[in-house]
Amino acid sequence: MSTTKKNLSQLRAAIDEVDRELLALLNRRAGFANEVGELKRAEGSPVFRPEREAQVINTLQAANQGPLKSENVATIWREIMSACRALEAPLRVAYLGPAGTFSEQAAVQFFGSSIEHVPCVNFDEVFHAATAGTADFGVVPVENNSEGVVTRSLDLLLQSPLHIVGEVSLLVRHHLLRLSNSLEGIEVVLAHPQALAQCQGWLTKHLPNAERRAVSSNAEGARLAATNPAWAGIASERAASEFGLHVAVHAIQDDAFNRTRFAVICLPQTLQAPQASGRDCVSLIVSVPNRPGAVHDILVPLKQHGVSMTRFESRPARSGQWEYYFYIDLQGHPSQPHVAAALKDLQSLCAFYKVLGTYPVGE
Ligand SMILES: C=C(O[C@@H]1C=C(C(=O)O)C=C[C@H]1O)C(=O)O
Repeated sequence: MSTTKKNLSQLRAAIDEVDRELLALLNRRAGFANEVGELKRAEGSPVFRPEREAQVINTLQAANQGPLKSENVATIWREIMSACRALEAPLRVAYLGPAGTFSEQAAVQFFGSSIEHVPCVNFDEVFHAATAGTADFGVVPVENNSEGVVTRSLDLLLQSPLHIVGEVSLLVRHHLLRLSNSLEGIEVVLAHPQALAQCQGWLTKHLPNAERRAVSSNAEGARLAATNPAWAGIASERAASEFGLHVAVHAIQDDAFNRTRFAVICLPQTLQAPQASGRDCVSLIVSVPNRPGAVHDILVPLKQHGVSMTRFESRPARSGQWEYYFYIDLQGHPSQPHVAAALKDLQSLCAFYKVLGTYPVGE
């Protein structure tokens, strides 16, 4: 008994010693990051370098001999780099608020938690904040694997001077939240239209008589559910604790692997297109002349140059005609000759051509 106790205390002493060393090393690292910050300020270059951060993580994961798992290494260093970056200059990140939204979770997953939060009331406001300079970056959902595209985000990307510099994919679990712990007496379910749509099968089966009320965000639905015992929200566990609600039912989304993809956006002067990371993507919006075979024609250069298309969406051009904008994602980076050649040929066939961004593919 006493040996176990001794061993335990010895082990704890060893951990304390390692922690002291780690702390000293982390502060040494932070000191270097501070110096990098001074150099960047002197030359006016951006603080955030996503391709460098991706490189740091890739190198450490390759060198990792365990027992820490590769994904732990990524999570830990994302936070370390977030804290180091914040010493250079805190990044202000706009997203659909209030606190507790999946957009906030996506922002923290991408930038780490050492950021200045700029919660916004809707997607338009996120774009506005990043354009006007009240935020350095915005994070907006663009696509859900069960509900399809987030149309407002796509339409805003078309008109905006912001470009995409990164993406995050988040496993989205929706919970039914309310003041009590049961399904009895729920009259209204409040959530963002996307969440209501992602849970429609469950709602029809289990709460067929409840009114579904669309609100500006899931966290806003949760906030309102905390004001009325006959109301329920659909939101994250984080929102439940934020507003003092019970999780009445866990994971009510119709698709168990419900994922949402978020785009990280900023002005080109805040951060230029990240350099090639080895796993990159180019996002474009194009339109083609209204003639037979025009859509087919734009696919030809991709095939000719061996470039894979990972996404093809259309949105009405709102011209009063049956015209469309096509949102296309291609695999690769324009610094690769075959990608540059495909883009050049593609552009020559388009009536409208806009590169939304080039960025490392998200996890
Ligand atoms: C330290 C730097 O600045 C930031 C912080 C990084 C880090 O902590 O490793 C890496 C890239 C930048 O986002 C750098 O550019 O090297």
